[in-house]
Amino acid sequence: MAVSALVGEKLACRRGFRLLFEHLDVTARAGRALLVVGPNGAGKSSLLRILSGLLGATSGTVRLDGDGADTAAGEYIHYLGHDDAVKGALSVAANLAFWRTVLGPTGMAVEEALEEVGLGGLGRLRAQVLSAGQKRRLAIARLLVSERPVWVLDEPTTALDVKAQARFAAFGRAHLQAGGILIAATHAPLDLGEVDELRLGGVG
Ligand SMILES: Nc1ncnc2c1ncn2[C@@H]1O[C@H](COP(=O)(O)OP(=O)(O)OP(=O)(O)O)[C@@H](O)[C@H]1O
Repeated sequence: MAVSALVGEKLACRRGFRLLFEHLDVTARAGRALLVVGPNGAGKSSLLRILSGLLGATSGTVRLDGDGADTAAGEYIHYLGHDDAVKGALSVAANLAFWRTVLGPTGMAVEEALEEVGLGGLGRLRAQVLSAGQKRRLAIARLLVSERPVWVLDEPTTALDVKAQARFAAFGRAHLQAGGILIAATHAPLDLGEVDELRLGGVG
């Protein structure tokens, strides 16, 4: 399916006793990043999880626009959460090979992706010894080993050094230039060119 937009309509999210947002319309279009910004606790992660189909909205709907097969939206989406989803007991390469199998081996080979994120030569290391930034790099490598049209990323550059941030930005721009959709919650600039911005939680 060629996906042209990820659309949320009239979304509301209640967590515990708090109504985080309501009447929220969201559109992320192919080729242009949508950044979700706002203070801690505003509901950015909750919104990303709703858009990814990982959390039910209190009300409202989410859909993918595009033509072609009517397949579960989740198969079109890469979701990168706060947690890196790295299994410490496995090697770095085995972690990535696992995700490549689960998500679909449609992108780069494991070794190539590790090179791309700056983890070349570390594939045989147990993942538990990676630094925080290296774990984040490994999580980002998931985006490269499996091609999916929609990237939903929660603070993707957390713990990354300047060089790794620039690398991530290059991956993001390439994804957008290829007609992909990219939504990211962030507290930091991401260098993704011209972006749309959605602010949650007032002026912050
Ligand atoms: N399972 C839950 N039950 C009750 N409240 C929750 C639950 N999950 C999240 N919350 C609350 O929802 C609010 C929004 O959380 P969320 O993680 O979406 O915010 P955020 O904007 O991503 O914040 P941050 O910038 O700190 O990452 C917070 O007040 C949080 O405590």
